[in-house]
Amino acid sequence: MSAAAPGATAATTHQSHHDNHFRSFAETPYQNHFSLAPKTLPKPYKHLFSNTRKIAVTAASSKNPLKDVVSNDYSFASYFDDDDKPREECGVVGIYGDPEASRLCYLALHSLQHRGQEGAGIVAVQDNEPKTITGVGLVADVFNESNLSQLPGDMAIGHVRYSTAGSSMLENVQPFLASYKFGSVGVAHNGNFVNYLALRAELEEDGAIFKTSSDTEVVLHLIAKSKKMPFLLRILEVCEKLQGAYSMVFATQDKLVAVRDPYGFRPLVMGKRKNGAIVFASETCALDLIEAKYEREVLPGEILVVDKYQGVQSFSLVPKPEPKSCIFEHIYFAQPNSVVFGRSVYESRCAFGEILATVAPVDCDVVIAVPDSGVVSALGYAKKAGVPFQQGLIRSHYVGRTFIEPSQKIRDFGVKLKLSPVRAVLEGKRVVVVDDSIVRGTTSSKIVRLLKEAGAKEVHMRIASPPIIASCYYGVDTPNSEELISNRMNVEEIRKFIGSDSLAFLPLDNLNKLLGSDSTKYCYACFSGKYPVQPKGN
Ligand SMILES: O=P(O)(O)OC[C@H]1O[C@H](OP(=O)(O)OP(=O)(O)O)[C@H](O)[C@@H]1O
Ligand SMILES: NC(=O)CC[C@H](N)C(=O)O
Ligand code: SF4
Ligand SMILES: [Mg+2]
Repeated sequence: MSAAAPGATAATTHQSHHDNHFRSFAETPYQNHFSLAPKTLPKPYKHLFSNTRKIAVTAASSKNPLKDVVSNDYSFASYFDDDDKPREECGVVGIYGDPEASRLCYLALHSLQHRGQEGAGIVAVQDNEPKTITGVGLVADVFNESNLSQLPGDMAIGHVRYSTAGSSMLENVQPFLASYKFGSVGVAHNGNFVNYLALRAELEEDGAIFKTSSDTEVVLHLIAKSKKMPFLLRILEVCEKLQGAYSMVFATQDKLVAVRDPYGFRPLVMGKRKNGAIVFASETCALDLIEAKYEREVLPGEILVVDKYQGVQSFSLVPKPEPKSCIFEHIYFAQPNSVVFGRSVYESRCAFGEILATVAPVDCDVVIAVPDSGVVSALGYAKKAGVPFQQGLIRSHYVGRTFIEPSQKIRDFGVKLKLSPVRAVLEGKRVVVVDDSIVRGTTSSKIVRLLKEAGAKEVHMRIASPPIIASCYYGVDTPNSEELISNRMNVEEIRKFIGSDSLAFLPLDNLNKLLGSDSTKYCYACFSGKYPVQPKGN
């Protein structure tokens, strides 16, 4: 069996090979297959929370590959997991050179929790020996004082997951840890490989046995199969085979490696703590929390290798990367306090709101937001329009995924539980309500109804992104294009469907203008259907 097995590890070999020699790795040609074809490709896998969710915490160490599983069952209603939203993606962290690496990793994962709530995990390495804890649920569900103390070492990687390929089961929770002929390797991945099914089929044809249904596992198999030395060359060989989106961190027995695909779809930044420890994280908000100073982005197509022999070394996957970073990070996913792709997310969202107020003005008395993701754009709209911003919708931060449904169905129950209208702000008012996006249109129609029921005289919906007409294959779990309301209806039809008095989206042209010379460095495929890397059915 050539397969590496995530979750179980047995590694004692000290991998001390390192090689400064760097060759040209320009084999992967850029392929800009721009296509307007409607998306017919089935999503790799659907989000699979069922009515019963298992919380399980698995600890595995290299000494004892047997899993120690603790589990609890509890029922939950799936109002917020009904697969009709652009889901968060994953968050990754890597820390090298800090005696508290796993604790810092845990804290960083807390600040990346918005990027994934299905599962969390950490791999820590001490004296060449990796240990891992992974579990289903939130970071706070998975980790506690006692299990964190089982993760000693000055190097750690961590992951919070929202699946794009493979269900939410424990086996799919990252980081994956595997042992193979050259030692052990752990990986945490944000993104999605568009050629995953083909790679997996090829590996299985060669006899590989897969332990998970996640696309990420192919990386470990490819590393194990590679005959290249040292580890850097294996990673380079593997990356040449991968297509799609990947911001990944690897922990070998003595190296921390960070890599970003040549298009740089997903973010990845590097920071440094006062004691010299190197930190990689999906967003700068994670660096801020653990007091690591933001140094720079890991560049699209860059591999950074950190070890005690050479410090930080940088290598390139391709000679001339042509970035296509995900604009949706600025629209929805990232935290407003983060700097993503070199831009402040807060400033982007504020500008989106200002543009909306300029291109789609309307007489109104108050501007409100759909919290939390619409807040900053609403502030921008209000400022530009010279109209007060008020909290017309209050978001409950205490609604978890578990609640008991009333036996007699209450209309719009899920959204009411999460968002409550403030009559004092809305009654008799002409209201502009700003949200970040419309996917299937279910949230917007419920919100319009909620606002009108609370006395709003007029409701004008303003959306701080262009209409979403195509699905994402690069790490965001959007529905198939047939289910996207903007793919089926024009703006006026959507307005009628959601019941608002007016509706306007952020025009793509204005978004491009705002980004200026950086505009070509972004992916807009979900608004244009033009995919930088062609999605594949197999
Ligand atoms: O048109 P729809 O299919 O309803 O999806 C669009 C909504 O989905 C997202 O919010 P969501 O409620 O998922 O989460 P959030 O609280 O993180 O904004 C997004 O912010 C929109 O409000
Ligand atoms: N959202 C992501 O980045 C997911 C990473 C990986 N494709 C998974 O399904 O687990
Ligand atoms: S398709 Fe949309 S969500 Fe996906 S990477 Fe491109 S911009 Fe981001
Ligand atoms: Mg929302």
